[in-house]
Amino acid sequence: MSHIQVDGLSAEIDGTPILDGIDFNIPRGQFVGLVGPNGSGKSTLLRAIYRVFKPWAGRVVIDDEDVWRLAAKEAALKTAVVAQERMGEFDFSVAELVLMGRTPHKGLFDSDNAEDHAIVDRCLERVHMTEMRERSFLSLSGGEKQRVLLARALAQQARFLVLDEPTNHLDIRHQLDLLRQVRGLGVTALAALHDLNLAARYCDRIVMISQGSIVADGTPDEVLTNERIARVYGVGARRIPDPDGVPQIAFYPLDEALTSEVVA
Ligand SMILES: Nc1ncnc2c1ncn2[C@@H]1O[C@H](COP(=O)(O)OP(=O)(O)OP(=O)(O)O)[C@@H](O)[C@H]1O
Repeated sequence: MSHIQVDGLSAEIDGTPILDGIDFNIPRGQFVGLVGPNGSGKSTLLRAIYRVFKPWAGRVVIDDEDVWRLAAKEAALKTAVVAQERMGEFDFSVAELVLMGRTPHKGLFDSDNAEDHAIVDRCLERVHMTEMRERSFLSLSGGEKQRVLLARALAQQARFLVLDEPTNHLDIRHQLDLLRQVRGLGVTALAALHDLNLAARYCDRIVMISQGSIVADGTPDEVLTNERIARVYGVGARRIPDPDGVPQIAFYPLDEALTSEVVA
């Protein structure tokens, strides 16, 4: 398990500031949900963390090492990523794609061994994709693809997992299943999530960003207040009683807010 530290991360694209002095820590084993409106900078922040987009200022430190100073292979051993990715025209079978998760563990001339195949089998099982192992990845539905990409990340056995809207395309059972699994892995994890109720149910902590800056960082109960959701997302929000004590929220358009009590 890794400890993650993001210090003063700032980024701009074509001269436009996208992230402005982002600071937060993820202690070992914590599952943090990154939430915020469309265009607030979530993907850009994650891409800076998994080394696809170089920030112009600040650092991302994993276990005392600056990720931007690591070799690509070392970085891949530390961090596994489930991103919204385009596979282009290259097609692979589901099992081949998951096996790629083992690449950072290999030397240049190492071939795949029995342990690699056993890991692939286990990871496919975990995402309920064993029966589709020989299918072409490109022929899968959006939700099936998403589960295969999680299996590939699990096969990588990294201590830090980064996920960009991992529940995209998943039906509700698979949304719950995926987040429960991520939580159950016990690894350090950071996931951009749109669904605040799912974030509240599964994340230990929520970091909320808006216009490239952190506006709140704390437990779901602390961060997801009616007032803050209204301010940041421009919608009415009302916390509803939940028997498990998990903060859950009902939403409605602000211009339909009937009483100040509702947004209080
Ligand atoms: N390549 C690019 N060129 C120009 N602007 C970009 C580029 N990539 C991102 N941006 C801008 O940066 C801002 C942050 O984008 P980002 O994708 O990080 O937001 P997000 O919070 O992940 O959004 P969403 O919830 O819609 O996925 C947006 O205004 C976006 O238009």
